[in-house]
Amino acid sequence: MSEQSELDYRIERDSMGERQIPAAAYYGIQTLRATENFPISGLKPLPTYLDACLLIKKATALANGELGCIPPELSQAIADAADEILNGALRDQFVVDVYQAGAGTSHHMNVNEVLANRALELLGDVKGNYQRISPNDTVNYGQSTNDVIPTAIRIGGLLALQHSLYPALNKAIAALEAKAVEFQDIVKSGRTHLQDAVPVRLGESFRAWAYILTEHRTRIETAGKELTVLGIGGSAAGTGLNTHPKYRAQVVKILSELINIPLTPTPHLMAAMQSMAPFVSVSGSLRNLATDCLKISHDLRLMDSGPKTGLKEIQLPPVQPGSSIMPGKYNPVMAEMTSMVCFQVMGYDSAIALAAQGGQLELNVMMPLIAYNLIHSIEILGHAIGALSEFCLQGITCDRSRCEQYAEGSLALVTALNPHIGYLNAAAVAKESLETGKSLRQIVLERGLMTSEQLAEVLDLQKMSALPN
Ligand SMILES: N[C@@H](CC(=O)O)C(=O)O
Repeated sequence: MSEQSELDYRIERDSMGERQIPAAAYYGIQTLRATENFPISGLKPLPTYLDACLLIKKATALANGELGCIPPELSQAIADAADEILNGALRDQFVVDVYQAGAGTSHHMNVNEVLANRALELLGDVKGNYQRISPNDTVNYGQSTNDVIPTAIRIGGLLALQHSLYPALNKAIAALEAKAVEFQDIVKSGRTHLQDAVPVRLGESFRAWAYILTEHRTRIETAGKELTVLGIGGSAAGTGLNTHPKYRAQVVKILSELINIPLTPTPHLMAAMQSMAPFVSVSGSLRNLATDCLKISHDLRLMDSGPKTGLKEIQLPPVQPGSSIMPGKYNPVMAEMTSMVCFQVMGYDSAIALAAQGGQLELNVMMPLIAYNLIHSIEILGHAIGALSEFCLQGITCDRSRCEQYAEGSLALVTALNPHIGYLNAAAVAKESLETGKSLRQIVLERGLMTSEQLAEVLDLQKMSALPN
């Protein structure tokens, strides 16, 4: 063995044997095996999920230190190592593919190994001296993948909701409400079945969207509350084997302080490990939101269609040239992007539902997929809604005269005549108008069905489109 190669690697040992680990690596032998076993997608753990795992490891180390389960200087070194990584150090050391060992043991051991090696260094020791700080015995004291990972999905989900989706939804709701005020008195033709319908107010369409998103925020918050109930302390099978009696409560208290969100221990540890129901609830509420975001982004594209051959009732702000070949073209790119993100969220939700029913007996081993899909879903939906708000919703303008022209020309205005001349007469008027191009008013007058004063009163578009109090 040359002097150079001695510097290049260290030897690590696990229950299967020995392997050379690159000397600079903070991960260890179990991570190395996992990278070889799972060359699947190239996708690495999401930063928010990694943060959640590190916060849990910090909390468990501190709790075990306080309870005398591991020496305090070791527990502090592990917590300090976790802090360093939370602050951005060594992020490239988390290298196991998203599609990996069931339950997430490989990623979990990656976290345990990096923390052990960095904690050793912080104590002035060398990487790999697992006699002093062991990834399994010290960092993972009283823990199992089976209670850490479902807890990490909960914490990751909560962080993603708080940092990404809720602020984005608030921004979108505020933007839509501002447009509702701006466009309040603008009358446009309603359309049902994509055919002319009775008039509506453009501002009210935006207010409806704001209300729809507000309702979704409430639904997601309700589902999100399920994530605050933690099964940490269950260890391998929900019995809490190898944990100190005060450990569960202590970890939950510390974690709660770390993320500044009230958390509680689950009343039933086994249930918290077996059932993925909280994740299904949150994912289902995201699917629900995505369904309406799709509807809204489709509507925006439809109302903006044109400029010469479409509706063009509203103008979405042009944010980039639309075409590589057609000059002067601007496309509704923010709405298009939002639609694609919503489709992805729905796909993730379907996979989460499959994974959630895929557990057996004491454990659901499909958790790595749930972790990735759920947290990514929250984050991409949040980012999409945030970007849509900033680069599209806030800058929407409208073509008042075009809106009013469509409203005036809509054959469905005859609906307001029903109580005065009856449905059949009104239908005949509409038919003649369509065939001859004459206005509804002219035909009603010619047929002597109403006076012009009565018509002016009944066909007042502002009144027709006002919402009831
Ligand atoms: N998921 C592992 C436990 C662990 O990694 O802690 C098992 O049940 O086999």
